Amino acid sequence: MGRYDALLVVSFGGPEKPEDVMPFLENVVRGRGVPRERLLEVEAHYQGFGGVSPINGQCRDLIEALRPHVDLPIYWGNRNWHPFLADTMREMAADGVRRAAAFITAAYSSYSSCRQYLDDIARARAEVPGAPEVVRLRHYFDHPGFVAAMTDHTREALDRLPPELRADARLVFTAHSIPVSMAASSGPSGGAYEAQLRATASLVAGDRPWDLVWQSRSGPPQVPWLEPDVCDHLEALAAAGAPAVVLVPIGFVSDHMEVVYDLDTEAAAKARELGLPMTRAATAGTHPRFVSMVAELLAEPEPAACGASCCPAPRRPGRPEPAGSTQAAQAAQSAQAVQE
Ligand SMILES: CC1=C(CCC(=O)O)c2cc3nc(cc4[nH]c(cc5[nH]c(cc1n2)c(C)c5CCC(=O)O)c(CCC(=O)O)c4C)C(CCC(=O)O)=C3C
Ligand SMILES: [Fe+2]
Repeated sequence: MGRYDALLVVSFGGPEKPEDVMPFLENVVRGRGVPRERLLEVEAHYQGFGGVSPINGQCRDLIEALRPHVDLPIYWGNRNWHPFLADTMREMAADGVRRAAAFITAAYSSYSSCRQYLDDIARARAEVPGAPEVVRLRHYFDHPGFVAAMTDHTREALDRLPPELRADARLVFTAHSIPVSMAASSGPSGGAYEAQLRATASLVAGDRPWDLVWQSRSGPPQVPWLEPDVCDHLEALAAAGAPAVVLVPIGFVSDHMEVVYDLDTEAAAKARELGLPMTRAATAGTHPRFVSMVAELLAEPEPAACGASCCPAPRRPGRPEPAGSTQAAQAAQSAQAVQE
């Protein structure tokens, strides 16, 4: 592992006390046109859990689980809440770290789940003189370690159903909905977000029939997002006579708020109302194969970086394009291509 002198875990971040919830949410939605009513609704979800998101604790648990496998100092920085990436970058610079490998707690390609984290890292580095070089570890959505963890957890969730319902229980994979336009432009040639989710779901499902549906829709109502929503899909399955459902949050790597609220609270209430027996598979979390996967990624040859036109930032209606934004870079690139 001589290539890197540190591992940097990069995550979303979440509040850890009631007063942190609103400032955290403001960070998440800054400039994204999320209606105030939606924000207050989501605030109530967090306050219902004592103002504490599970995600930071889950990052700490993952880091502790990684220590025996990774012979490097491990740092951790978030996009939306403490510890912020820029502060972590400062700490790494002070410790003399020169070249870190970044493990991002998001498995799929899209602006939100890939490019935005790369931009977060770049911005944090730009703020810190002497910041280390950061090499992002490759995408792992179809890595055998991630697939094994999700397959194990899906089996466990099936086993929590009454025995007579297991054979015909439907696997319902879920992922965070994103705007349709963001999904269309995801990855090097578009459509990668959904294609990667389907690839992973199919590996986990094996011979069982399965569906992929969406959860946690945000954004302004006039913007189309990926559908169907998981709760609407449960209604459709109940109407079609499905005997039972196992929800598999394949789109996330830990049981954070989008899982414990949107699935375990909201979708579970919908299933009860429908009389549809349902269990929920755990996310990868600290499953031993998921943890050892990170060590395997560190040992791989250095991955190629994402191309400049991969997962472009969404257009913000009525806002000037910031200089040096992904789109500006893309426009410059295509102008160059035209000249050649
Ligand atoms: C693709 C994707 C992932 C998966 C990849 C990854 O893991 O990164 C993800 C994860 C997460 N999303 C999370 C929380 C939120 N996401 C929001 C809003 C949004 N998510 C989006 C996309 C995604 N989000 C988008 C396009 C928006 C609209 C605003 C914008 O364009 O950015 C909002 C705003 C309020 C609302 O929900 O309306 C919140 C609070 C948490 C933390 C959970 C916790 O605290 O435990 C996590 C891990
Ligand atoms: Fe989100």
